[in-house]
Amino acid sequence: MQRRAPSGACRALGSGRSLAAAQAARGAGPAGVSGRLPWGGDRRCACRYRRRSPPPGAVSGPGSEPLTESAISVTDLSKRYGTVTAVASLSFDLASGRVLGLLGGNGAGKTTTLAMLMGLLLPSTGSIRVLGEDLLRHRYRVLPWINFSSPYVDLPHRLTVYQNLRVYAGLYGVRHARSRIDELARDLDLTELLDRPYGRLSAGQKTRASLAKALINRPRLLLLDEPTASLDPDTADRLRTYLRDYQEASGAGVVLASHNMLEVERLCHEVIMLRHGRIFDRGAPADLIGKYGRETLEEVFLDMARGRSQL
Ligand SMILES: Nc1ncnc2c1ncn2[C@@H]1O[C@H](COP(=O)(O)OP(=O)(O)OP(=O)(O)O)[C@@H](O)[C@H]1O
Repeated sequence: MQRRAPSGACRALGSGRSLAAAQAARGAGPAGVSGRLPWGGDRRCACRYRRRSPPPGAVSGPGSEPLTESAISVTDLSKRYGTVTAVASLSFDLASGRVLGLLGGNGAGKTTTLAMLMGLLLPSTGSIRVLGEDLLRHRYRVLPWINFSSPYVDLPHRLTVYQNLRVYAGLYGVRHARSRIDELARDLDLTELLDRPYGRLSAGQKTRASLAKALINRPRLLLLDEPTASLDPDTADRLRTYLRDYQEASGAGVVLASHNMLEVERLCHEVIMLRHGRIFDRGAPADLIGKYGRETLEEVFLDMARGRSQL
């Protein structure tokens, strides 16, 4: 899988770096590099997220600083719906600056897991710590650091894209909201759509608007459920590049649920494979491919889904 070489400042924040090196790199160098994104956005957008403490425009004040470099730590997380166990005994740690993929067939528990991590769904058991804070006990301290995009969570249909983004900018306490919205609109090719009601957008346009909402507060933990759903292959590819640049430049932790194995191979440092709500296996994509003697993650996934795995 070919990956675009990150440019300028982003290269200094490459995925294999140590946290110390990343912090040193974030503290030095120009604010961004010039150049246009493939669909016309400004390349500086991704590299502008280099400062993390505090990021410009994000909520400030007591409690807004992360306590650790662990983006999220999940212990023994479970969710039961009546007699259905959607997620069982899920534990993982994700460091800031890393991308974790959640894989699994239909009904494996990916969306339920993400909904709990987003604070939208109360777990039956377990704990979730975001940047060192307990999400369940200190929800309002933690939520400003998080954002998410999910095809299952719609934005208000009657509001225009701009009004939607403005509302979320207000909720997250984003300073200079107008310029932040303009910046995201440029980056995500939404400028022409800002005055259109969200409900009248095409599926792919909604996905891009939802991603703009997900990035409005420059989240330190970004939760993405099928982030390229409904996008044409060209737009999806550009968006993956954009997300990769954002993640590398900001040092955010990202949890991504996707059925697109190429996307997972390209974006994720590690993956958790879920089956019936439980962890079936976990590891770096290349390690899992090697472990199962396969060529691609898709083949590993098919082995798991069809019960052909020898391990
Ligand atoms: N509100 C609910 N009430 C009852 N059961 C639910 C509810 N939401 C999800 N489930 C069940 O929980 C399990 C996990 O569902 P979930 O949506 O998390 O799976 P998923 O991995 O995201 O699937 P998909 O890939 O199809 O989106 C499934 O068995 C599903 O039927």
